[in-house]
Amino acid sequence: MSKGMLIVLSGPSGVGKGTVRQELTRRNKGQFIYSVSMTTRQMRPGEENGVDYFFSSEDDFKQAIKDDQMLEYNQYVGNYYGTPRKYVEQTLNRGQDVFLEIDVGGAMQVKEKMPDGVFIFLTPPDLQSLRGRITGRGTDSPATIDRRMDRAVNEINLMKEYDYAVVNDVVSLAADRIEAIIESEHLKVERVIQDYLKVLGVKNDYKTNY
Ligand SMILES: Nc1nc2c(ncn2[C@@H]2O[C@H](COP(=O)(O)OP(=O)(O)O)[C@@H](O)[C@H]2O)c(=O)[nH]1
Ligand SMILES: Nc1ncnc2c1ncn2[C@@H]1O[C@H](COP(=O)(O)OP(=O)(O)O)[C@@H](O)[C@H]1O
Repeated sequence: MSKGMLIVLSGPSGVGKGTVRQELTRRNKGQFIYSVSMTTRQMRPGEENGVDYFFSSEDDFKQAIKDDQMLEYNQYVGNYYGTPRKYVEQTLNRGQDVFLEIDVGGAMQVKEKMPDGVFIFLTPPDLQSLRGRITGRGTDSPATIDRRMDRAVNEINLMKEYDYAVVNDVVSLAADRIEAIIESEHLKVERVIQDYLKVLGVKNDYKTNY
């Protein structure tokens, strides 16, 4: 059985990664499995352990890092966030796609370890909208917003490391683009192409790089 595809959605804080991921999860009919991250941040009202995150203590998180249980991890606003390795590997080995929604630092770590993944950078239509979204959450002081914007500009510079850039202008359109990327990445896989040629009745001498 062929392995599943790893899909990594990343981008600067406040660009709308969580929002677009929720839209994709809402639409998803089992094409991919969302990998639930582990975090040391406080659970927010309405969140559920094991659904939104695995909420853990800092000691437990640090132990998991020591035991090499994290595929990647990063610190964000004083808390740890990371992707448990085992679940990702087992799911890919079962032939199912895995979807990660992580920050840019984490995505660069995954790229080192799993370069075959599909890396998608979610970008704001412009910096003014990004500032508006961060401000709109109402959680940050003006000084913190400036710091987040500086960090975001540095992160946007890493867009060139990704396979695709998707503009998050309208959530449903960003989700459409990501679905199209996933679909076409699947079509790139040689086995699928060969099967498709057979269905079309075209002579099977097509070669791909995969
Ligand atoms: N590196 C890494 N970042 C993550 C992971 N899970 C979530 N994040 C990122 O951590 C940041 C903070 O997430 P969260 O606390 O849910 O807050 P919010 O998305 O800013 O509302 C976001 O940029 C997430 O994309 C993870 O497993 N690894
Ligand atoms: N396409 C969009 N247009 C307008 N606002 C958006 C869009 N996508 C997300 N937002 C808003 O921007 C804010 C940040 O989104 P969020 O998903 O928390 O970002 P991230 O997970 O990247 O930090 C939220 O208030 C969200 O409702």
